[in-house]
Amino acid sequence: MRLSPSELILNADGSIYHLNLLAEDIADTIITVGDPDRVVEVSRHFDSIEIKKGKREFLTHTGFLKGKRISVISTGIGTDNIDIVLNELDALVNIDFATRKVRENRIRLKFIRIGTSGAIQADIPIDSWILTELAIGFDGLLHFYKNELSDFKEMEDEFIRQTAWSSKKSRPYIIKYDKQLAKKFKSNRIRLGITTTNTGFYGPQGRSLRLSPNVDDFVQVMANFQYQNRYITNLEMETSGIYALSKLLGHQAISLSCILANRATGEFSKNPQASVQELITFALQKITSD
Ligand SMILES: O=P(O)(O)O[C@H]1O[C@H](CO)[C@@H](O)[C@H]1O
Ligand SMILES: O=c1cc[nH]c(=O)[nH]1
Repeated sequence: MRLSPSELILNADGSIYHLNLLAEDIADTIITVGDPDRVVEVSRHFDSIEIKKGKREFLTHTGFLKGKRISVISTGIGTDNIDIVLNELDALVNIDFATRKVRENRIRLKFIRIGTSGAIQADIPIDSWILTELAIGFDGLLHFYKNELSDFKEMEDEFIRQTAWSSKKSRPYIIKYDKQLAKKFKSNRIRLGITTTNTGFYGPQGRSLRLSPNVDDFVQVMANFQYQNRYITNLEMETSGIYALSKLLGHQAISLSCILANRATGEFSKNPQASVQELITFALQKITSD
């Protein structure tokens, strides 16, 4: 089927609509970061940079490190942006822009999120790192796509029951990391975690500045949720969307988070930049280690 100009939207130079990229601009290994400034923090470690392109909050650098071609792209904040980034990156490799048809031979991308996050258990240190094994998505993105991803229905139901989840909100969905890709990032500095992907930073993460979240003790409610002796470790805003769309599109994904806030103790990192920088160095070393 030929995709029409309103569905597969290309810019005048043939690049994909929001990301402003051509197929040859991206590597098979793609680091995603929220903040466009963090793209530079990653690519400054590259031995060479061949591509620097961007539009809106989506900045991409592609280059080589120790002979491995790597792209780093900023997604901005939230799973609505993840919908754009994942679909457009997939289109770049799996749709022929000349014929506007899906290619028969699919390319499998590797996504590694390097992000920041807030812990909700008091024993998780500030500046420590979590690799998300299970993401609990509050965003509902998965529900907009035909899918049969229901491996965690019992855990989802239990989450809804234990947290008295309001039926006015999207049904939380639970989705797993790519175990094979995660093996590469094994380290005694990495803790495997259960991460919630929240639809905002303030009310949706239980923060109260001038407005009150509708659940008074949101962080405690999340921290108390228990399933087979496991607890939620941290909150952020992209991982479930990355895992869900990667699974549906046939890509591999893991999400690494640097813990900047601890919501249980009220602490925040004294040097967030240095802390994220260390995680970037670690991730690049693992990515280039084969
Ligand atoms: O630091 P990044 O990668 O943006 O990740 C986290 O930080 C942002 C909120 O401050 C959200 O995007 C959240 O997921
Ligand atoms: O508390 C936090 C810290 C970083 N990112 C989030 O989404 N929440």
